[in-house]
This record gives sequence, C-alpha cells and structure tokens, in this order.
Amino acid sequence: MNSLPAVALALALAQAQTPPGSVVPGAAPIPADDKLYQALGGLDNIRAFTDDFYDSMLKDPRIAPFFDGINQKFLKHSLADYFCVVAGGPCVYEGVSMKDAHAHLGIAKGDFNTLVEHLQRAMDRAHVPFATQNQLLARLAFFHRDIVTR
Ligand code: HEM
Repeated sequence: MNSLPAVALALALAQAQTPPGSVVPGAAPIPADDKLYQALGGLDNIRAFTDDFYDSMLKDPRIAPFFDGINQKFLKHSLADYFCVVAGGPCVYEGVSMKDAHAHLGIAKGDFNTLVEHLQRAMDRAHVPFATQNQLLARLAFFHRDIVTR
C-alpha cells in the first residue's frame, strides 16, 4: 500500500467525528452531495471493484478465514450498497450497523488495515483516481472504532 492512503486513514482516525448531515445504520456520516459517488464511477463501478476487493481478500491468508462460511453473494452486495451510501450515492443499505455486523468477529487493527489495503488495490485496478480513493478510505476510517474490537 502506498503512503498517501495510509496518511489519509491516520488523519481520519485522529479526527474521527460525525460531520453534519444524514446518518445510516451505525451512525455513518454521509456527504451532502454525490460527488464522491460520481467520482467512484457510480454503482456499476462500485459493484465491480467491491467484487474484485472481496475476491482478493479471500486469497489473502491473513484475513480470508474471517469470511469462511459467509454468503459471498450477499456480502458483496451489502458491501457495495454500503460504499455507495457512504459516498453519497442513491442506494439503500439494508444491513445492520457496523458495530453489530462485526462484534462477534474479534477484528484487530492489523486486520482492518489489511482490508483497507485490498480495497485500495481493487480501486486502483478499477482506475479510481487516487484522491477519490483517499476520500472513500477516509470516510470508512470513521468506522474503525466500531469494527476493531481487540
Ligand atoms: C471499513 C471497514 C469495513 C466496512 C465498511 C465493512 C462493512 C461491512 C458490511 C456493510 C457488512 C454487511 C453487514 C450486513 O449486511 O448486515 C459487513 C459484514 C462483515 N464484515 Fe465487514 N466491514 C469492514 C471491515 C471488516 C474487516 C476488517 C473484516 C475482517 C477482516 C470484516 C469482516 C466482515 C465479515 C466476516 C462480515 C460478515 C459477518 C456475518 O455475516 O456474520 N469487515 N462488513
């Protein structure tokens, strides 16, 4: 992973707070406009890089075991919906909060960073501009405290 997303992530973690605007389950802050959604290439591109991201995690022995027995099709769909909403897109996320989704998993900080690494690489392969990647990663960093439990 190159250094800028790591910096963006660290900054977002340091500053994590709920900005004004709407929330989705888990108190996800969502932007007031869909600029980030558009920059990500819209829902088709989000679904494409999410599928690729998920497949690449399954090939990584550091985190693949977390996904054993998980309904892959369902989770890919739910993840893409989530990214879409967080980016200000016109999607509906019907899943549970980040806290409830991950409470039983015992996720460590290193696992979270590994997932972020895979997401960044998948966005690279989908030709998402670097600054746009950073914006999504910074928004997702907000959930660190709900997801990392050990
Ligand atoms: C920014 C980080 C993350 C985001 C935005 C995220 C998002 C999500 C979403 C949207 C769901 C589906 C919940 C539902 O449909 O009700 C989910 C479930 C899940 N996530 Fe994450 N996640 C993140 C980090 C992680 C990490 C670091 C791991 C493990 C390495 C992980 C493993 C899982 C697993 C295994 C499930 C399925 C749980 C189950 O069905 O029992 N997630 N996540």
